[in-house]
Amino acid sequence: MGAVGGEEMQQWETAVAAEEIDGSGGGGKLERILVSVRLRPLSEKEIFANDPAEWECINDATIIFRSSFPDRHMTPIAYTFDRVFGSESTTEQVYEEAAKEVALSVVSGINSSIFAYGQTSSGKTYTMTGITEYTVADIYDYIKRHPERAFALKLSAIEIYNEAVRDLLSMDGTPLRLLDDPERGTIVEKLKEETLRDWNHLKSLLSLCEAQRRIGETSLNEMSSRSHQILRLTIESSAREFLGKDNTATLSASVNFVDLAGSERASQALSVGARLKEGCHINRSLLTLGTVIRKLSKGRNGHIPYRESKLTRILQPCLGGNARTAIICTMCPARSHIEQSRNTLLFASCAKEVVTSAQVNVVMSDKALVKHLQKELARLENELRCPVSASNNSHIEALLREKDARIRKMEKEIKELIQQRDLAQSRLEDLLQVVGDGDFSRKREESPKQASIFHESKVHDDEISKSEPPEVTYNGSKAGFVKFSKYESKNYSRNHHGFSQDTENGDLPPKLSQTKHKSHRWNPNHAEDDTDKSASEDSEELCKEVRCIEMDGTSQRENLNLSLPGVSETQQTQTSNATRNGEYEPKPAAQMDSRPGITGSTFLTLEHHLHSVRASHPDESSLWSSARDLHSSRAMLPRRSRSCRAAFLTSYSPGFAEPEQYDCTPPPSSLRDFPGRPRALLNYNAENGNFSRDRSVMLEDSVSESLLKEQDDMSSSREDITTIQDFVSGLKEMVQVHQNQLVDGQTASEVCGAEGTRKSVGLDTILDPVDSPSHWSRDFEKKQQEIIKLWHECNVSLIHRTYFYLLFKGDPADSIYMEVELRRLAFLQRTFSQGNSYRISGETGRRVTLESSMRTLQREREMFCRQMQKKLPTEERLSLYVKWGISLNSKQRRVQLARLLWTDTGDLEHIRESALTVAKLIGLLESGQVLKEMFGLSFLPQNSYRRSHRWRHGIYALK
Ligand SMILES: Nc1ncnc2c1ncn2[C@@H]1O[C@H](COP(=O)(O)OP(=O)(O)OP(=O)(O)O)[C@@H](O)[C@H]1O
Repeated sequence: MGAVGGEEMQQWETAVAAEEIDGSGGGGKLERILVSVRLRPLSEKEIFANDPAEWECINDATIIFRSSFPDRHMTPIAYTFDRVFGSESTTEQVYEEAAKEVALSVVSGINSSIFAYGQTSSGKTYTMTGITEYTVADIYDYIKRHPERAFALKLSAIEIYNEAVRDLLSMDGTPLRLLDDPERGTIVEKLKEETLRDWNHLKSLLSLCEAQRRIGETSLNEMSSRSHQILRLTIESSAREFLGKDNTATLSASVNFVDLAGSERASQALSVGARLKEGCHINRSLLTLGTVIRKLSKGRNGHIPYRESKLTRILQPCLGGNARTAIICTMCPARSHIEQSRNTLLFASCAKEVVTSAQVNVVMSDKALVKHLQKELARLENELRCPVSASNNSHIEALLREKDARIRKMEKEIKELIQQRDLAQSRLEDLLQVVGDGDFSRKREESPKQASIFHESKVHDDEISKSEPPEVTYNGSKAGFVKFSKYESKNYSRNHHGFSQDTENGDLPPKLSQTKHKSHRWNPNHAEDDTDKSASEDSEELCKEVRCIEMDGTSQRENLNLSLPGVSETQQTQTSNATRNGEYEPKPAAQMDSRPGITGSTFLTLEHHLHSVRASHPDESSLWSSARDLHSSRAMLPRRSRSCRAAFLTSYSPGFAEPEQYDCTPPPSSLRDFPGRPRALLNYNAENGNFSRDRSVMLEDSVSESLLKEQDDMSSSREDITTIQDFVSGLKEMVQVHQNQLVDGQTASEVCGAEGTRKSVGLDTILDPVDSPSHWSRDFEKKQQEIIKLWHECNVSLIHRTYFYLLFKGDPADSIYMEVELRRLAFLQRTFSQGNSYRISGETGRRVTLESSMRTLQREREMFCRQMQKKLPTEERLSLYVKWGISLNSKQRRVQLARLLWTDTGDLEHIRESALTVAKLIGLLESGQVLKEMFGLSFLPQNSYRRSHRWRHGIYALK
């Protein structure tokens, strides 16, 4: 060591110059953390328990896992570090080869730290105690060998126990605060720092620390250190010849001896009570340490969470900062500790990638500092006077190129990190969802007494659940379109955002307007909160819906009528009028007759319509027997399997009841009482001429219940098949009835209504598919597109759309199904476009409007959203996000995805993907391809050819 103010100053100036040139930060020397692993011998306990050693150091740098279990595989099997020490090695050896060089940097003014990391009882304290002693001995030896320098040694010691910092050199156990010093970084307030008098003084202080440190007994270590201990030895040295002079410079650096608490899991140490609490804190700070090390190992890009624990805050300079660092990872070789040993090795592997930048720390006197600054000024002035030389220029260019390359690399890393974050976020959402589901199933068990409470708050939950963005653009078609259809957006705007009447009536996309209810406002910045909220609300909402099932249908309906959100008072009044008694309430005749355009004098609910049809066509028992048979056969189905059917029913409810007013004759009841809602069909008692409904019908009217059950039931694909069977058999039934009506000569007033109506639904285009396949193919596409458009406009259930889409793909035999569907949809569209509503048949007589069907659809989407993480693999979801223009950075991506399903009616690829996605979500494709053959739909029935002719002729005859 040279004279202070001479050599130290030179060292420091060189470092500063290097910093200016290479920007290495702090002028320090970049180097990796020195990482070693030490295996301790098996303890007596382990030998006694026949717990063999499974790790072996095969050379100075490699440790391998050598299992005595032949079938046990662990990858990687070999780990390499700067140094590994077998169980026979001594602490002195460990010190010499894994710590000495780093530790003794302190005498040259370079900060250093030695860590011991490992699970409890692996030998951290054993190793660290020895290393501290050897280091101090060597420091004293160094001091002895350098009489020309004056040294001052100071010791401070802290322990971090349960995230509280305590001074181990003070008898006062008060927790100490951490302060941020702009120059020195994090410092411990009021920490005692003892100036060491001699070696003995140091020894006594070390004993004091040892005595003060928290020790407890765990199942693995009778003398387990329950805290992190940091001993800090600070060494200041100056050349004696400059002492007392103005231009002195002092080297000042610290060496930290860090004995971490055990990294084991609480469960493994069989910790309970206070030990468990300690374990939690220990694990938390070690977790942060691990995170910091992991992040640092990938470079210093991005945020390093030093501040998340006191341990990392205090050790910040030692971790990737101005310090040389060595970590000794201690391991128990026993088989019973394999998992922890592996974790230790993973930590060590990360640590060896971390780079620190240690520099010489020189404390200058004012005069020395002035001298240095003057020199620096002269140098800069000189540079300004002389033009930059060519060699300098090329040097700068090279530096710039290097910087550019570094920036590009960092940008790439940032991109990767963002992707990782998104992935993690999406997994977190999934996890939250899983937690939510778990909560849900638990809550299901709760007492039915809570039903009414749950139910009453349900309406408000619905409001919250609709905090959707008003516009989501879809990029899949490149054209970009507004997510909501005219009806959807209109309905949305009316119910949730208080959009102006102009917006409702126009075709313009809805604009987000101020809303009174905060919960309805979509704010991407608050989306995270929303996500959390929705995660926790999901389970609650589901729970509430379970309770709804248990309730009496009538009271349930009445409750719903109390304050249906987004429904006008008039609408609510109408609804409650219609359902108050749970029975059909015919309109006064005068009122019905006064409606314009009603053909005939009857205006009936479904029940009355059916009744009158039966009365006026006593021979047409097919319609009635079909309905009854359908009902009775389905009543025998297992109850759980009604899930999808129920969703289908409710979603389809607009088509199942009688319009309140219309100006053309409705299609026959069979077309409105659409298949898939078997229990909604009526029981007709021939003796008393009354209609009754099974009690289960009431349940079917509950949208939430059906969705809930659906979610529940969808776990079983077999049951889903049952559900689609219901759908198909209902469909067949409807077609059958329809054909019978045509064959048996129902007239225009019964079947199609006015001619204009027929044209609008395309009945005049029915062709014999067998005769002209090419025409049929064109016709099929046209009809398919019309149907898709109408589904969208009528807010038809996505499950229904999916079933239908997957079943009917253009086979000639599909024509009749397509036709019937088109007619039914056209009827629905007409009714809705006239602002009319339906009343569902049966005791509850719920009125269905475009708005309510929209709400139903919305719930269905919510249900899909919940199903996604279970049924849709992450990769598939991510690919859909990308394809459908959902930013991977955005929040609530699943919600957005669910909202986009089936929305771009003009893009057949989007429709196909939507159908496949929904099919997966409802478990339809789990059991393979949906084939019509499975359901007996792929037939041209024996007489269908003939019948289609007759039908066609029948229709033509109407023209
Ligand atoms: N290399 C070794 N050679 C011989 N004995 C050892 C060795 N390492 C540790 N031991 C013994 O193992 C036991 C546990 O060691 P130690 O207390 O150092 O573990 P630890 O990792 O500090 O545990 P904790 O985290 O619970 O404080 C002690 O009895 C110690 O003497």
